Amino acid sequence: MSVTEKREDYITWDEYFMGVAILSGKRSKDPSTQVGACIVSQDNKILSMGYNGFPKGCSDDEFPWGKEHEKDDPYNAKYFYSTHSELNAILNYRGGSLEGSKLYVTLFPCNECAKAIIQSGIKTIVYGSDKYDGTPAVNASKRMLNAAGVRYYQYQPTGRKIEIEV
Ligand SMILES: Nc1nc(=O)n([C@H]2C[C@H](O)[C@@H](COP(=O)(O)O)O2)cc1CO
Ligand SMILES: [Zn+2]
Repeated sequence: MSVTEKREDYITWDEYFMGVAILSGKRSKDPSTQVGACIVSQDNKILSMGYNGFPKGCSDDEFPWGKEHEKDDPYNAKYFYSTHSELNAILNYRGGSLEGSKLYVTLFPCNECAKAIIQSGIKTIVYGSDKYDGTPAVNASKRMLNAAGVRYYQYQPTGRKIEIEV
């Protein structure tokens, strides 16, 4: 029997792009928080992706993955060294302008990433978790994003399970 009707259970744009962000985060070596990001053009083309990790040349095996407060030694914690997924996605883009684009990210952007998001011309953020809501970094981030007119809203999970065998 030939099938002539269009498939109806295809994934939505939001599921697709948030799914790509989640998949990208799976490359992260961070033992506690893995974050992924995907930047999309106004006509739904993926422009860039990123996840949190150390910059090129800074070995994942030599630089520390711990948290500052565990050792009370900031040089031996990840925070000075890890590049956030959103910044990596912005920096990974070599194609020109990100003006008017949309960012899908699994965790709400911090104040430092908010600056890069605003300056690169990203106009919309779709985020997953907001687990650091209320912290100074997120408060400052929201203040800047609001002032700059960057729209943000939380992704609403659909509950669809997507299994991929690799
Ligand atoms: N929006 C974000 N994007 C990110 O890529 N990160 C990264 C930086 C660290 O590698 C990790 C946070 O570590 P932790 O404090 O939850 O153990 O996630 C963190 C945030 C939060 O602002
Ligand atoms: Zn950040």
